[in-house]
Amino acid sequence: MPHLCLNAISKHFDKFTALDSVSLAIPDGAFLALLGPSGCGKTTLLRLIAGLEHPDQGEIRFDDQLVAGDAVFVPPEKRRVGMVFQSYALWPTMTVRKNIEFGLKVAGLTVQERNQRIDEVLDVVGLRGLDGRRPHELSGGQRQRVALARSLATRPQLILLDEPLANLDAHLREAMLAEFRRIHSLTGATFVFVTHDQDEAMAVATHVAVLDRGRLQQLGTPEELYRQPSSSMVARFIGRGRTLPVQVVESGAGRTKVMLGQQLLDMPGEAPTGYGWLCCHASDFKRVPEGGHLKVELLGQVFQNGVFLSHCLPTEIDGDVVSLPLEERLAPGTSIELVLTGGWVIGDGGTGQTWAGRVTGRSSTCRSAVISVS
Ligand SMILES: Nc1ncnc2c1ncn2[C@@H]1O[C@H](COP(=O)(O)OP(=O)(O)OP(=O)(O)O)[C@@H](O)[C@H]1O
Repeated sequence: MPHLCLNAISKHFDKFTALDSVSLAIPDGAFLALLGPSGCGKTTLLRLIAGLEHPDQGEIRFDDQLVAGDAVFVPPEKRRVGMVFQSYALWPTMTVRKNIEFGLKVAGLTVQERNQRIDEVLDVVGLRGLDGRRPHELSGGQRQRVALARSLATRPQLILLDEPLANLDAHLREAMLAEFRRIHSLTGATFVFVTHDQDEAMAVATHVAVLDRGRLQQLGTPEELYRQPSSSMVARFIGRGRTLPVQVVESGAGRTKVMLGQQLLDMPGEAPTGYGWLCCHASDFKRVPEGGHLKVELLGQVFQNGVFLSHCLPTEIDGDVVSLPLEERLAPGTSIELVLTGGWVIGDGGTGQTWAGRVTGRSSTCRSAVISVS
């Protein structure tokens, strides 16, 4: 039985649809990242799980308990969830110990039980010895740990984190991500983490739900989203992916024959015949002297991690800019031939017009966009 189960959840604010029939289920002990661009509905979904919003339609279950839907609504304080906010929401005048103790007092624990729980969670988050300090005497990362300790102390069945790393610098964010992973595996609690940063989601989560304009695009492991995206939005959003327009000729048993320009390719993936997308990453392209699958023109290079990350525009098809690592510096405008060593074919969702319209309208955007990259 899934630990957290959302069934066809919809939420409207006046006439605006913030969430449109979102269904997902995750097992006990999962670390779920809710990922998507700004305004896609991530925080609304988290607030619905916490009980801070009522769904207009659908059901939310924790194990076999219905907490929202069908005339049932369990209030937040009865859901056994812990929330960690971007702003930490600590009491500024209370010490670390008192901040953590507050929820335990409300829950009616004895002094001895409270002290035991506080010491336990201070050890888990690595703050033993700092319990007498006030929030302003702590770094941003330490404050975030106090917020997490306060949530963990009440032993909730779910920990909900709303962009918890947004106020930290890049270095601290990476360290805290590692901390979240460690604390998650130590406690075995189910975590749900809101982020718009796909690197954060991919680094920390066991499951990632990608949302776009209030709809669930895909729920999967980080590897599934990267290797087998189910929509062009996911393909472009994850791992700086690229999509090339193809004609699907034949498909079955996990393989698909596609025309990429004048080239016939046999690729993994399945799609109905007609318009489709070939989803790729930088590692799927290899430069060859001649006879490549794709002819491109170099627009610009950035020296990164010891290689020249090279941005190129296809010259014989009207597609996305592709990027790949090259060993040498080349002049902008150099013609390059590429073979595809990997990729994943998907359909265009049955909207051939979207495919054609998008691609035609796209190349001019790409050309101007890439000038700024080079
Ligand atoms: N209380 C509200 N009243 C009206 N509209 C709202 C309310 N809460 C959210 N919305 C709208 O619902 C949409 C989804 O908001 P939400 O905060 O869930 O997005 P998000 O994905 O978390 O965005 P961000 O990453 O920018 O925080 C947005 O367009 C937002 O303006």
